[in-house]
Amino acid sequence: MNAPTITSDLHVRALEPLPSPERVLAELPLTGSASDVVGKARDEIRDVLHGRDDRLVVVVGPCSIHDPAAALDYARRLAALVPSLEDDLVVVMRVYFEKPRTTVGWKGLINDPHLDGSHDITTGLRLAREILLGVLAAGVPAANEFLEPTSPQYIADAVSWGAIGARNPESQVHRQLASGLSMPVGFKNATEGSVQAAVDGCITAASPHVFFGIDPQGRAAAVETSGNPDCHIILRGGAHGPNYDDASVAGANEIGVKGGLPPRLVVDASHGNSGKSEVRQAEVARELAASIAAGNDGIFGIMLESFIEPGNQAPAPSGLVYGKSVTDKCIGWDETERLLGELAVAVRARRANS
Ligand SMILES: O=C[C@H](O)[C@H](O)COP(=O)(O)O
Ligand SMILES: C=C(OP(=O)(O)O)C(=O)O
Repeated sequence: MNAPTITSDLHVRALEPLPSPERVLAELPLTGSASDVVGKARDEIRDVLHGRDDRLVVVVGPCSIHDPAAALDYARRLAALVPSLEDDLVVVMRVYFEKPRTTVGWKGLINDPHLDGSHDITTGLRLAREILLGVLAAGVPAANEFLEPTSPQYIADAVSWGAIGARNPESQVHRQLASGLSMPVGFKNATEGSVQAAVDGCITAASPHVFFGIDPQGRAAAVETSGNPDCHIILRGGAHGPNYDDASVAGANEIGVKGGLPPRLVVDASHGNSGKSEVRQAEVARELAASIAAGNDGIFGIMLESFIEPGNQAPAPSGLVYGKSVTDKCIGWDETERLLGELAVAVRARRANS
């Protein structure tokens, strides 16, 4: 008799159990003061999104986190700067642990915390949570892109603003995920440029859903959500060029309003809006500041990719330049400080003009 044909796991090499979310949260709990930082920023971002607060949300920080010391150094620099800006800006740090790749590449600190291809996800999850708690202890709220459908169970309680990246606004998995997240979530326009994909993502995420997930014990679970009322568009440019100009912002808001979204959005000065050049990114940020100063109230937030050193370097397990991005090119700290000051001035001008 022939052996039965093997039909499963033909391309699976291993299944490594992970600690449950409940266990990781118990080891690294969110303290009362940290949850206050998370909650206050969520409320402020909601108020700006819905037009109840005339400040500008600025999501600023590294393209990706790879070094805990540099991430906390950056958070402390922001913490020192924020008191002089908070009348005009709601500053949230990019604390991004999961990188969606165009094809293949380093997938971020959760997936490969040692940057050596060992994919020690158990360590990555704990390290990511430790870094988030450190950022919150500095008094700085955190932003994150949600990429893996189950990883939010380990970190989302510590995040004040979430993004669904340009490779995923049409993904049902990510739309469902956003429908259950507790913070405002931005959907990026698709890499090829479609704003409708982001608007459809927001509409879908605002509805209730039932889908596959895990519970706090890590068991497979049917997750039932009530829908997220705080989703919005992020313009990041695309294959056909940038989309941060006034006409593109107005056009995107028109599509959003038809879909029931508030008439304001976030503009990402990086990615397709800067051709991934940190020099161009600063120029884009300054053009956006000029538009805001001239009264553009269709922009409620700006995203900047910024780290301590400008530029980027290839990811590696050792020998890295401290404070320099291992993914996209970032604006350096000195330029970031100048830009945040200029954005605050622009908000004051918009306020004075309104
Ligand atoms: O923000 C990061 C990158 O733009 C994104 O992860 C895609 O990067 P890649 O095109 O280098 O893979
Ligand atoms: C991956 C990112 O951007 P995008 O989805 O726009 O490429 C990012 O913001 O880190």
